[in-house]
Amino acid sequence: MDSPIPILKLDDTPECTNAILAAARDLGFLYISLENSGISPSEVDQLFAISKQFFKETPTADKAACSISADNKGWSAEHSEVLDPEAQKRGDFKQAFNLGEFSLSGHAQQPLPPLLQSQEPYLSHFTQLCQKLSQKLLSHFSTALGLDPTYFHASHTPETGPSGSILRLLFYPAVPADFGSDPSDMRAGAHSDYGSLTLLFQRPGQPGLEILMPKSAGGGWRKVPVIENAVCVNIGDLLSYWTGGLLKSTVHRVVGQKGGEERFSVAYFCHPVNTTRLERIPSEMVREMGERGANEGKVLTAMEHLEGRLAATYGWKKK
Ligand SMILES: O=C(O)CCC(=O)C(=O)O
Ligand SMILES: [Fe+2]
Repeated sequence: MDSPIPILKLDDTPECTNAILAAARDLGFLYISLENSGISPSEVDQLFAISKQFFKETPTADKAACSISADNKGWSAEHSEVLDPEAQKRGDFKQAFNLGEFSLSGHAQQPLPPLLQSQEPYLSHFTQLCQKLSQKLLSHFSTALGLDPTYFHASHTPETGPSGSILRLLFYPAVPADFGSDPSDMRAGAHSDYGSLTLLFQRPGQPGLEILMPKSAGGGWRKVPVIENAVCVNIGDLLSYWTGGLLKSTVHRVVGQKGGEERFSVAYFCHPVNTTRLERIPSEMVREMGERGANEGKVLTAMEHLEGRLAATYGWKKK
């Protein structure tokens, strides 16, 4: 299938590390085969089965009882999130449920609707798999940038402290008849992701993701096909900050068309522990090739940055 982004198989070779770096630098997006990823296709299927049952069978009142709040956990109704507030008149045509970090003993630290509560052990397990895969990818990045493979580990380990990491179940209902009556209508508006990196699980036959190609790669929106048994990885704003823009936090969106069928996806947003400082990493490659000036102004922490981004997308007031 013609994919604008490379499809890679994880291993410990320098070739793999370099291919991951090249994709992150040139496009900010890559696919990783589930084979060797530590996450099996059947584990992904099981997660989607839970998500589907949750969105289709849970009464709205039960979802609303766990509505999202300033901690970024819980349910968001259709149109409540506006990922591209400057362009979109109507909010995103989607629902989502954000699961924040589970405790080290595997318990949710937020109220859950009954179905998700009954699946707490599995959801916690899947979150751990995502956390491990993110760590593996971060090792490839630090190695490729000339740092120790463990450079990002402590700042991305729940044992170090709480973080804004989220496992997000997404549901895009069948596209309604009036979709597109405003040209800014989107299933998910154009945005970059806020964390370190994102793992995105999609379903065959349910496309919609598009990425804004960097100018060096021709620019313009390109469709990203769903690749079976692979997870899409994209660089978030923080890895871009830390590397002075060397790694790209690429803008993307989810489009819909009249008559479009429902779509499910799951995103794991990997964030560093809240106190992590957003400043350039001590890499020679970043010093030489980073695009932005060195740490200008006040250095934010990961939590300050996340609060600012969430306030903009949900219209929340900054604390
Ligand atoms: O549903 C998708 O395919 C992408 C969702 C996304 O980009 C996000 O939630 O940040
Ligand atoms: Fe995203």
